[in-house]
Amino acid sequence: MTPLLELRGLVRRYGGLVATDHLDLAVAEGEMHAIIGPNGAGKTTLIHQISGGLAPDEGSIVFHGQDITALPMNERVRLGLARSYQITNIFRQCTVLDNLALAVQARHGSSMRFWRAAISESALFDEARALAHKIGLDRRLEAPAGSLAHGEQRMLEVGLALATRPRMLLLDEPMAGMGPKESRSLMPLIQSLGQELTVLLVEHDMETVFQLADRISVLVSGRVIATGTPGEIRHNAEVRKAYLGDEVSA
Ligand SMILES: Nc1ncnc2c1ncn2[C@@H]1O[C@H](COP(=O)(O)OP(=O)(O)OP(=O)(O)O)[C@@H](O)[C@H]1O
Repeated sequence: MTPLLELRGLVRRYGGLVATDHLDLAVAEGEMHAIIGPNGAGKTTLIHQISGGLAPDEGSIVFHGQDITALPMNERVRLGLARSYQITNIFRQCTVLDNLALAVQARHGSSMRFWRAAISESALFDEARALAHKIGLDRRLEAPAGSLAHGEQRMLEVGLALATRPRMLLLDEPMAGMGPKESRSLMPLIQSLGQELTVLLVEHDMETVFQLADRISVLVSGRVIATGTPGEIRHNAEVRKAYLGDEVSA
């Protein structure tokens, strides 16, 4: 397996606290890889380091064969590593379609060569509509982004990340703040993203993780204690002892 993303000996400290503790992780091209772990295990700290918002103290991050440890976030996005909500802010007063069109335009660059548009307006909106379809918002094109339901807004954030044409998408708790019904309605969308690109998913909702992930890594105290298929993780004695307990019954 040639990993698309590889973390080698990653360390991040907050004062005396080691939030990421010599962590190794490999995400294969095309897989949906979930990271789970108890509160405070270091999931958010890890995602920040991968997306470029937080520098590791030690170790390296290799993406598509390139060491990106020192690259800023925008460079990582350019290489195809996108995180949903950090890429572009939603303009709440603009419509869904306009938000997506602006994100597509941003990928093409706001050209200073004003005599030649970087992309034609119709191509821009065609791509924005296709993105809206992909994220299940094609019936909300004209709605102001600020009026969307919580789940719809999370999907718009995903759409903005997809507008960068990523090779890999970092999805940080896409179900956060949702009820069980809304969560379930998002599952097919997340599943379809997983069929198109590599996804690294951090999610508390175990039903989502165990249904959607190809492989799961379990993070405890800043270390990966196990990586495997949902079946392997479900039956891993160390994982059950350290974290899952009876939450996921066999
Ligand atoms: N800015 C910070 N300064 C100091 N300590 C921090 C900071 N951010 C996180 N921590 C600590 O680092 C550890 C890992 O936190 P992190 O938020 O990454 O865990 P998490 O797995 O995402 O937790 P949760 O599931 O509750 O979101 C925790 O002990 C947390 O208190």
